[in-house]
Amino acid sequence: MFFLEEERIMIRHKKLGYVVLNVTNLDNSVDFYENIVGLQVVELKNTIAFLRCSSDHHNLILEQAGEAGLKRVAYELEKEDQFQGVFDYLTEKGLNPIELSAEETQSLAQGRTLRFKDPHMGVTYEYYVDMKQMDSPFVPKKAKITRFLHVVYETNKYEEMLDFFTNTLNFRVSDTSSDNKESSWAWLRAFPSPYHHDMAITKGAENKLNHLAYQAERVDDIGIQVNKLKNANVPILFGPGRHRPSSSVFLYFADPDRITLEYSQGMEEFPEEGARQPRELEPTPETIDEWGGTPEPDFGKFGKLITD
Ligand SMILES: CC(C)C(=O)/C=C/C(C(=O)O)=C(/O)C(=O)O
Ligand SMILES: [Fe+2]
Repeated sequence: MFFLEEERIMIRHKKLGYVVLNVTNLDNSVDFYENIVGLQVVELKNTIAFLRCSSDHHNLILEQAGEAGLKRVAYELEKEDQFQGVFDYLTEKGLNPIELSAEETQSLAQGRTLRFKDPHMGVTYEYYVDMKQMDSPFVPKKAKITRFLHVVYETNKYEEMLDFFTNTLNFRVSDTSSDNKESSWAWLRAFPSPYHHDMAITKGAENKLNHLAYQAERVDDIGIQVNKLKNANVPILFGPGRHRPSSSVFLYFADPDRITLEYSQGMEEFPEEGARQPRELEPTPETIDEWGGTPEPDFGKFGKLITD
């Protein structure tokens, strides 16, 4: 007598590591992300800049390009020895992952790295291990940010993306909100990441980046940024306010290519085991902002996905 045991690899994420943004004016964008958003420049080559908001070598890469948009989203795996298993698993799933050459990973200051595209929106994702850690800790200077927090997409493949991220990539749903017509939101964490969401999706006519979020240290730091953004003539797109899903205080604003960015403070955190069940939140204005605000028309509008 023997038992057949179904072996199912569970991808274990360490964190959302970084994104690559194509930008239309690298100098302007580097200046903005350093002096307004609050990251630190680590390396600036001809057409590419590496910035950080942690001890990692980078949490944001900016690349000069003809058109602005989101080029890649990268997650760090929990352990180096999981890499090959994840590669084989994604291959079995038909996602055709490609492992980067040693030369490529060296230029990224990362260990083993693979890339694949999601089959629904065509976004390129990366799983990597062992990013170079900087000798000095990240010390926020221009704005008190403490980490890169989440990526949010608008998608016309909402159900498919929800299924892909939960059943293939082992993300967990923290909350959803839907009016069963055109508005649906789902907030997901990259298991076992504790943060209420490392990514979220909202149903829409197009596939695009809605926004990227950075964690602010204190609510006061969000208040301070309101004035700083106003003084620097940076468009404020929504907030300050409080989101019911994660219970965070938020502030949204536009980058030089009009991509929406968020400061978020006070997000709910989940334990790995015994986490509460996902809630279905009422699709009311209070769910979006308990303080009664509404987004500007440009909120989440200009984040093209670079899929070629
Ligand atoms: C603007 C949408 C509808 C909203 O409610 C966003 C909520 C949150 C949160 O609860 O933190 C986000 O940050 C998000 O969706 O990105
Ligand atoms: Fe957000």
